[in-house]
Amino acid sequence: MSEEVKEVKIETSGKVIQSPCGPIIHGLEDVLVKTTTISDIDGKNGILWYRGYRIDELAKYSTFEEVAYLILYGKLPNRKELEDFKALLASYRDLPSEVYSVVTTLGKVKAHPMLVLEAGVAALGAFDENPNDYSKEANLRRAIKLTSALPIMMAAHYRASRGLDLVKPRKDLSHAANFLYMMFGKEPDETSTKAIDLYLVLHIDHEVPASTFATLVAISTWTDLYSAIAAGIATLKGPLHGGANEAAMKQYLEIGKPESARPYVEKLLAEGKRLMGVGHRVYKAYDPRARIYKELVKQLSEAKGDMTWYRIAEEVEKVVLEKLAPKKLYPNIDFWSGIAMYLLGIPYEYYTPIFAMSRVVGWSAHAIEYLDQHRLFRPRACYTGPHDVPYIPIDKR
Ligand SMILES: CC(=O)SCCNC(=O)CCNC(=O)[C@H](O)C(C)(C)COP(=O)(O)OP(=O)(O)OC[C@H]1O[C@@H](n2cnc3c(N)ncnc32)[C@H](O)[C@@H]1OP(=O)(O)O
Ligand SMILES: O=C([O-])CC(=O)C(=O)O
Repeated sequence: MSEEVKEVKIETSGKVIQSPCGPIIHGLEDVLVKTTTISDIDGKNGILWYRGYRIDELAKYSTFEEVAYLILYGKLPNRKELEDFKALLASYRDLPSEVYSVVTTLGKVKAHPMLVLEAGVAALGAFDENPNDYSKEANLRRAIKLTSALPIMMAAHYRASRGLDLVKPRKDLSHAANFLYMMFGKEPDETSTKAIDLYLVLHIDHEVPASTFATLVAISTWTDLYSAIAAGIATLKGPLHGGANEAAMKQYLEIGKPESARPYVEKLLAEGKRLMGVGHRVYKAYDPRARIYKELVKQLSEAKGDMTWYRIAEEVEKVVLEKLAPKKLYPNIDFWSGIAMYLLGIPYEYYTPIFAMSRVVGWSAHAIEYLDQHRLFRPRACYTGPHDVPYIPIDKR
């Protein structure tokens, strides 16, 4: 970033709270924190680009591995570059036994897998061969290592929590297929692999949501990449962010049948509650990822011979378009994504970890990019309490 520091008046279209110290831009809405060439969102028209490519085209023609390369290196790979990248990812398909121990032990106490992922990433950081190397090359290597490690951690946790033997990763399978293989112990069919692969492509980056910002805040202190990614995972877990995919599926399970969708949603809205998988800070139109994934969910439901969840979501969507779209609230990616995971037989507590398995690429790319334009994040708060309160010794209080 330019060394020249100019005094500027910041204007925002976001919500502003007047405080005694001045205006507070509530939830940092529309506040710019960095420049980026990784992804861009047109929230008004519902368009998303990765490195300038429309998400629609990447979703149609590219695999997770290709898009991960694009996000990390800034260009689409040629065949040789892609093969080398796939081989590199596969070469990292292993975990130190101590990290396996952390995730499988936590599997036995039934911890939420997102907590396990935080612990697993921190544990993996303890095994970094060269922790004092903060170069871009070292961080790229860590990003690729983490991308390979997260699915192994989650599959190991899933199996340990159910008393099943671990299934070691295979190097000859794609990233998506290897994940399903490690989860269920058999090679997945093409339809199931495609469902995971597309999910990973659509979640890989999204400019600066809360989790990416948490990663940036962490890396701005010059902490290590593992710690910064753990901060991203911790932040993604919440139901207002990545945790909404799990929450949305729980809603559909509660609704149970398509005819119950409308009364359920109308009651929920009448009570002033939020419908999970709906609304977005940036999109004031239909989330383009949701539009793409909705189609996959329909096809997968047909292939699996179970249309119930698609039909329930379709009924919920009708009410959303009728009652919430006038407030610019539309289905987001989490509205549809859980249904595909459900149809694949994945328990709902793993939906957000699968989101993290993809977003680890975007978090890493943003952290690496930010280190080039670095400045410590340190905002201020407006103190509204008293000052110089007379101190009372403990036995006089
Ligand atoms: C991958 C992702 O992270 S995508 C987001 C996933 N999260 C969800 O699906 C959770 C449900 N959605 C929400 O809670 C919100 O839409 C958020 C958190 C995603 C974005 O919210 P914000 O930009 O902060 O909007 P804010 O909270 O100011 O809400 C604006 C108005 O819309 C309403 N609103 C927002 N989302 C919803 C919703 N899902 N259902 C009902 N009403 C909603 C709010 O109640 C508020 O109404 P009001 O102005 O009458 O008080
Ligand atoms: O952009 C956001 O605020 C949330 C989101 O959709 C994402 O992280 O994919």
